[in-house]
This record gives sequence, structure tokens and C-alpha cells, in this order.
Amino acid sequence: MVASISKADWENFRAVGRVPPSIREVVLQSWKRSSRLAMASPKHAPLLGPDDLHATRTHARRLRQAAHAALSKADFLLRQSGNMMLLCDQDCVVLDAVGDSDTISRGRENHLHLGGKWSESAIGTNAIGTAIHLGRSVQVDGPEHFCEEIQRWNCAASPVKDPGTGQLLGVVNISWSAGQKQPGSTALSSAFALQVESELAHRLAQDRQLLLQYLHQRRMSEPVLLLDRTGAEIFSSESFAGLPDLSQALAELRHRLPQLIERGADHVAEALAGHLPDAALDVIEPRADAIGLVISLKSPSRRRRAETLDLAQLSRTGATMAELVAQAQRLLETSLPILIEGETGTGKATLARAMHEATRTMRDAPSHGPSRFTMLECALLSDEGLREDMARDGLAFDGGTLCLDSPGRASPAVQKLLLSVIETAERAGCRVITLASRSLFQMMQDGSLHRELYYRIAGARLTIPPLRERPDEIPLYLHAILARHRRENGGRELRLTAAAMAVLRAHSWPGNLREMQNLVSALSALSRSALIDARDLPPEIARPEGGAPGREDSLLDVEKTEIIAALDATAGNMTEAARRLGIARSTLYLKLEAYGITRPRSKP
Ligand SMILES: Nc1ncnc2c1ncn2[C@@H]1O[C@H](COP(=O)(O)OP(=O)(O)OP(=O)(O)O)[C@@H](O)[C@H]1O
Repeated sequence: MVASISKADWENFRAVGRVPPSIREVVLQSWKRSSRLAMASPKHAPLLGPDDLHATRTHARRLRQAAHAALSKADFLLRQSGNMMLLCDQDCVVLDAVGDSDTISRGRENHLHLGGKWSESAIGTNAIGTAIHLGRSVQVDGPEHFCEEIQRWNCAASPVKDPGTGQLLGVVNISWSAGQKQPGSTALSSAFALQVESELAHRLAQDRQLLLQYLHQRRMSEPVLLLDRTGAEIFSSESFAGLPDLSQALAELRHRLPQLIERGADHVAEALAGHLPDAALDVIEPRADAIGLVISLKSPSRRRRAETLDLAQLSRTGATMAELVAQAQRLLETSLPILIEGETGTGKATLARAMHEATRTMRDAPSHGPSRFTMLECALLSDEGLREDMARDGLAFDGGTLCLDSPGRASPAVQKLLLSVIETAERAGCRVITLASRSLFQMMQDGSLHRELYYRIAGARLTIPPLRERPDEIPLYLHAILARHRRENGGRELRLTAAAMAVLRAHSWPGNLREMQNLVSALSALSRSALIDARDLPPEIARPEGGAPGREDSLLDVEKTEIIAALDATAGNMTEAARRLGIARSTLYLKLEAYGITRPRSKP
């Protein structure tokens, strides 16, 4: 494209406001906006200082990361072409400059370079500022620029929009000397902008995949809604969708989420507190950036619940935990890395947090400093993201605890990087605690866990046995969880009948304490009475399908459950229960004793 006007046209407009007849409408409108700002004619755009530039580039990291491939390609293609390509953010600040080195040097003279701010309000009509103002591709040639010094340039800029929200993120701009003909530059800037947008879309799709994986791993049974960082709904449980009166609060949240989530988890929690007071929030941050949000109802978030239990409380939940807590306390005297193993939901993360809190408050451990608890969900880490976090100090340790969740599920590349993360953490006086629901030793033997990583994390081992291996402790846990639920949520105090307790003791609890926690939340929400009987329990617990016992169910478990179900169905009538089970009444008495089952009700 050739400029629609001459230098003389521009001079006439500036001097007496005469509008050149051949001027393009887009340029004229921009000149009018620029005139209203009554700016002098600066020689260059304003320039951000190094600290502000660093902060601006960090803030725009998502855009810059997505533009990485396009910038590398442009750097190669535009070498010695007289063109340079600039990536700018939505405030018109130049974030990156690549391409022909002579053109880049000349750009510096006008601050058409890193940190230069090219908004219309700062420097009048120019492709970057005008494209951002209009939200569409614009080319501005020589004398069409509003400020004289900038007329040595031709520029073509195309917007980059967030594929999730449609929000303008910035522009890709191509600049070259006004004297040279460079046909196709607008097309080139559009092509690169499209490439950046498609990379952003690809990353958004990957993040959505990660969010679904996260939800799958949590196995949440309460009403739950999963949103990505743009506010789009990724998943909603039927129970959540059916909740009345939430639509307005949610619409507002989804609208504000893209801004809130950029500012951090605390801002989201704060904004939601007024709208969804009963909701628990989990902002998902597998790397330094939040990629989405889980909202669950009537069950405070796992993270918050875990924070409230200390070692003393844990040791009160039975002999097994008392012994484990005693061992944990001895280990806290050392600097050994600790591996906590146990099936899903057995309380590994809770124990790790309680250990962290204990270290924090130990007066005789000044070296442990003010201390953060940094949890890395290893299965969700990518080597690229982790490398970036390490490079820009996103994983700064201050003593405290580095908690690695399921390192065996990380890719081999991530496992290698974790070795350096651990080294950095230990050098900063950090305690390393690793959580695993499968035997890491076994995984090392299988070759799915890096051998060196295993020996770096498994200094000492604590193993939490599954609930089904310690049925005597089940009532203690139930009482503790019922009491805690009432403390946290107020309301009625739920109590269990002997029959209900018997069924729950006999249950195999494949989801362990998390399953128990969810059951208590569900009972509290659904039960009309404060006294829970066996018949109020969900069918999969009260009457497990004979054909589909859990992996761990033994035949004895099945028999025990059958007996409890028969007693429940006959309201404790021994004669009738024995008849249903096809055994003698005396045999039923013997079996009750053997299984430690308490008769629900005395009926003849
Ligand atoms: N001693 C305890 N008493 C009562 N509740 C507990 C106890 N320990 C853990 N919990 C609760 O059990 C649930 C599961 O605990 P946690 O998340 O620590 O388990 P986990 O083993 O780390 O699970 P996963 O391996 O699936 O991540 C949480 O809701 C937690 O608050």
C-alpha cells in the first residue's frame, strides 16, 4: 500500500486543519482523535524503565509464550529484509522485537523497540496504536503518521485476540523504512497474528484437558462446577446444574474470571465470597499460572480442610495415626526427605501439611524460617512450564516445605527436572515431603520412576494403611469427621445408629477418608433427620452390588455386608434375617460375634 496522502497534505492538516481529499477514512478518524489530544510532536514514543518493562513482560507471559514460535520464525524470515516484527501488548507496549538488525537499530531512535509505548494517545496515528484502538488490522504509511519524526516508517499491525474470551491481547506489527516498497506486509502481520492465536487456542485446549484430568483424579462426589481461566464451563455435575438461584452469581463470576484469575487465587476467593458463601474453591495452578477453577458446594475445599488439622488432632484418630504422628515427630528432628505412601484419600497431604505446620511453630527450629508450603502436583507439570518457572524464579523457596504429589506420574523429562527443583529447595533449607498412592519403590523397579529421584525423595518412609485394614478405627474417624463437619458448617449434629455404624465399619472404603468426608457432607445435605440409620446410607454402601465388589473386597467382606444388609432390611429381626440369609439363627449369632457386628434393634 502507498500512503494516501503527501507530506504537504499532512502539513496543511496540522497547520490549518484542511482535510486532504484522498485521505483514507481510517487515517482521517485517527488524525482527528490525535488532534483532540493536542499533543506536541514528540520524536519518539514514551519508553518504560527496565523494572516496568520487566513487570509488563511478565504480566504478558501467556501472550509471549504463545508467540514464541512465530517470533522465531519471523526472526529467521525477516533477516536482511529491511523488515522487523514487534509483538505488543494491549497497552501498545513493545514486548519483543525480531527481524532485520539494521531496522531494529533504527527503531531504537524512535523507541520503536522494547518498552516503547505506541498508543495513539502517546504518539498519535500509528499502526500499533490505531490497530489496538480499532481492534482490526491497520497499515499506516510515512506521512499518514501524526507525528513528523515517525513518518520515516511504514507499519502494518494486526490484532491478537484471546481465543477463549475474544478479548484483545495485543498486536503483531511489521515495520520498515518509508522509502521502501514492501507489498504484503499487512498480510504477513495477519498471518503471524493468526499463528499466535492458534497457539493460544492449542494451549487453552491443553489446559482444559489438564483440568478434566484434575477433576477425574479428585473423584469429587459433591456438586461441582469446573471453569477454565476464561470462565468457560468445562464440566458441571448434574447436582450442581440443578441447584436453584445460582445462575446470576455464576454469570457474574464467569464474566469476571479472566481478570480475577490473572491476579491470583486470593482475588477469586474474595470476589466469590459474597456470591457463593457455601462454595469451596480450588484454583488450579499446575505451574505458576492459574488455568481454571473448581467450585464445589457444601464441602469446604480439600486444601482448606487439610490446613485445619494439626498433628495432635491427627494422633487422636486411632492407634495407627498416633504411631505415625510419633514417627513423624521424630523425623521432623532430622532433615531427611520424607516419603508418605498410602492409597488415595488416606490423608497423606493432610499429614504433610500438619508436619509443615509443626515445623513452622517449633521454637527450636529457627533455620526453618517463615516458610511456605509449596505443593507440586507432578502429574500436571509439563517440562516446558517447569523449566520456565525455574528460569524466572517462579519456584523461589524460603525454607518451609516442598511437597511433591505423585512424582511417579510425571513424565521422564519432568522427573529429571524435579531433581534440580529438589536440590534448589534443599539448598534453601526446605524440607522435601513426597506423597504417593502407589509404591514408588515398585515404580522405580518398573522403570517408571527415575532411580536417582527415588533415592532423593525416599529418605524415610511413612505408610498410612487403608481404612479397610483397620476397621476398628473407622468409628473414631467417623466421629471425628462428623464433629468437624458440624464445627465447620454449623447446623445439626448428625449421629449414626448402631446399624448404620455396622454397615460403615463393614464397608471397604476404596476412597478412604475422602470418601468418608464426602459421605458425611452428602448425608448432612440430604438427610431430613439428624439420626442416620443404615437405610439412609447410599445404596452402594448399604447394599453393595454382589456382582461388582471392589477390587479389595474379600469374600468375608461380602458376607459381612450381606449380614448387615439382611439385619437392616428386617429391622434387626434375627429369625427373619437368618431365613433371608439361608443360615440357622444360631449361626447368625456366631457370625455377628465373629464380625463384631452390633445388632441394630432388638426384635424377637
Ligand atoms: N485424620 C483425619 N481425620 C479426619 N479427616 C481427615 C484426616 N486425615 C485426612 N482427612 C480428610 O480426608 C480427606 C483426604 O485427605 P488427603 O487429601 O490428605 O488425602 P491424600 O492421601 O493426600 O489423598 P490423594 O492421594 O487422593 O491426593 C481430606 O478431606 C482430609 O481433610
